[in-house]
Amino acid sequence: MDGPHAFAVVVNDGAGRGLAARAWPRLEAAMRARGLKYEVIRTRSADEACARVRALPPDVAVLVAGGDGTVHGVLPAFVGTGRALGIVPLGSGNDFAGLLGLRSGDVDAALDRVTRAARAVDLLEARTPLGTHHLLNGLGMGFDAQVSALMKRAPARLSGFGRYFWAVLAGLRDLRTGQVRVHVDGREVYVGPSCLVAVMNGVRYGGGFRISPTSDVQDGQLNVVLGRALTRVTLLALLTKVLRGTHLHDARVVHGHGREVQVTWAQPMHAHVDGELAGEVTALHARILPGALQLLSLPH
Ligand SMILES: Nc1ncnc2c1ncn2[C@@H]1O[C@H](COP(=O)(O)OP(=O)(O)OP(=O)(O)O)[C@@H](O)[C@H]1O
Repeated sequence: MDGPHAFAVVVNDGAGRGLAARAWPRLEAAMRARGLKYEVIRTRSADEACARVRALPPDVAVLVAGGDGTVHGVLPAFVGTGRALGIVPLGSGNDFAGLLGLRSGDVDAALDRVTRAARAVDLLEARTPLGTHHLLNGLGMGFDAQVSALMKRAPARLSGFGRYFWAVLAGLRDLRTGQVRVHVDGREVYVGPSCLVAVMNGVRYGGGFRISPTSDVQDGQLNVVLGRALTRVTLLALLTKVLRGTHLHDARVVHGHGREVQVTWAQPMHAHVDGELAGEVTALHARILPGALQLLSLPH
């Protein structure tokens, strides 16, 4: 099957603390050199990006030039539409890039993938009393979300993984444990104290932590990974295993997979979706939407 014949490029100038804006001339030159037909859409918000994408003719594929937040923000405009999405990673954390085996700033490697036929990947749909979200990579509650919040306060000189690691150390100082009940496909998989629950479609987050090493974005399943009650020291020790993705058989970790998950906390816990903060929640339901996104950027 043929790849797309026309593209629109959504550019978030603010992504990667200006990297997307700086890289745009290079990206544009590379697209011209390849003879790609494109229009550029510079946006100031995710809502604006969604509205502009929805207004495009159905056969126009969209390349998103930005970080994870930019891709996440535009997903609602793609769910179930069949419109192809390609990713040109130009952000700071770039877990989506990691998921795809791309490096932030490498526009040629990203463009090498977008002229072939798109392939269907799964998305997650998460519902909380605060709203509904569509996600490509994953969500977290508890420690994960605290770390996402703290990343905004990390020193400007740090980037990527350094920022995340700084936030991890800062988050450990204020580690909170809550009582949680987790059902996967209607079956109770855990009830008890926990400091973090992650629901993943992709493998890694935080610029390199392999939180869900058995995840596959094309398997029609979501993965749940949670930590029991942990002290700061045991959590830090566990995180060194998470970096390598060797934590799933640790007795302090519970994991499962299925098509839907219900997470209920006894008290409000911070949540993030694809690294974007989603407020404090006590109840969250997530389900997998098999093949809901046509993605151009998978490795061939
Ligand atoms: N289409 C868009 N146009 C402008 N701003 C956007 C758009 N989509 C999202 N944003 C906002 O821009 C912020 C930064 O974008 P993004 O997250 O992509 O960059 P980053 O934080 O550098 O990368 P990463 O999330 O990979 O660390 C988002 O958190 C969001 O608030």
